[in-house]
Amino acid sequence: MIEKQHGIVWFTICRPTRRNAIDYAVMDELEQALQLVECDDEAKVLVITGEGEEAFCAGGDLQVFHQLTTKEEAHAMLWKMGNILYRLLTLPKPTVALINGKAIGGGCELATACDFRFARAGARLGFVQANLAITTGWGGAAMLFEKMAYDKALDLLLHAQTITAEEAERIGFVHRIFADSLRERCEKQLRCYTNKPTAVLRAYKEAAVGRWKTEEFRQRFFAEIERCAYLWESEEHDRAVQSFLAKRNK
Ligand SMILES: CC[C@@H](C(=O)O)C(=O)SCCNC(=O)CCNC(=O)[C@H](O)C(C)(C)COP(=O)(O)OP(=O)(O)OC[C@H]1O[C@@H](n2cnc3c(N)ncnc32)[C@H](O)[C@@H]1OP(=O)(O)O
Repeated sequence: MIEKQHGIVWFTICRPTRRNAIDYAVMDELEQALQLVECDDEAKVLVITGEGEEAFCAGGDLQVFHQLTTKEEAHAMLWKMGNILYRLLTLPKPTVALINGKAIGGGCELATACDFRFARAGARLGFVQANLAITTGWGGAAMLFEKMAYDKALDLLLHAQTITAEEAERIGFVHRIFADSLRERCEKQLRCYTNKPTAVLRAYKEAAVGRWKTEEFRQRFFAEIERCAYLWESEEHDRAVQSFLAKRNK
């Protein structure tokens, strides 16, 4: 769902029964939100969040994407979302992930692509991809190494466990924690940005993201997608996803 209010474009993933997992429809809607923020001068900040209190985003929809069995099929999906997250990373306006609940797998990649991460107290976050015998496949690792200390980022990816928002704040992944009234607190926090001229916001963002528009960075970002697509067709990945889905279907 896309809403515009007081200079903020809110993009809400509305699939609470699937813990706001990302399918192709969510990808298409996120592209529409990016288009709006890029073109509309009244849109000053983009905030991405999830519906409900359980989850921000549980990553890629495993029920839908488990049907992609070859590396070519996986690559097409990863490439599509990778391009969307690259566009989000380099958007010419400030962006915030409002982590209203669990952020898992690709949900953490989505959050990493944003400039700032605000989280509900106690929310759990995890780059769990390694437990599914894959890596981040949407450019998440390339972005994480840019935005966090090297050792902290590598540990998050290799450990592949969930941590609390409070631990994530200590290691520099989360910037603010709100105990309640998330949307109001977020809006209030962002007033110091939304009261600035759009041209100023745009100019600072362009200065900030220039380093990610280089051919060298783009190659690193998209090489991650190739590596994940290769791992996708392994038996280990297939078994790990089947085991997740089997537990849910009992
Ligand atoms: C594909 C890209 C890749 C990347 O590049 O990073 C990925 O994102 S891989 C996907 C990584 N994500 C996961 O592994 C998350 C899997 N989900 C979970 O671990 C848990 O569901 C949760 C997110 C921690 C939430 O736990 P909980 O609150 O206890 O809810 P349930 O587990 O009971 O789930 C409720 C409901 O939602 C469905 N669900 C959850 N996550 C997904 C998902 N990623 N894809 C599809 N469906 C998902 C789950 O199956 C339940 O459905 P029902 O059984 O029908 O109620």
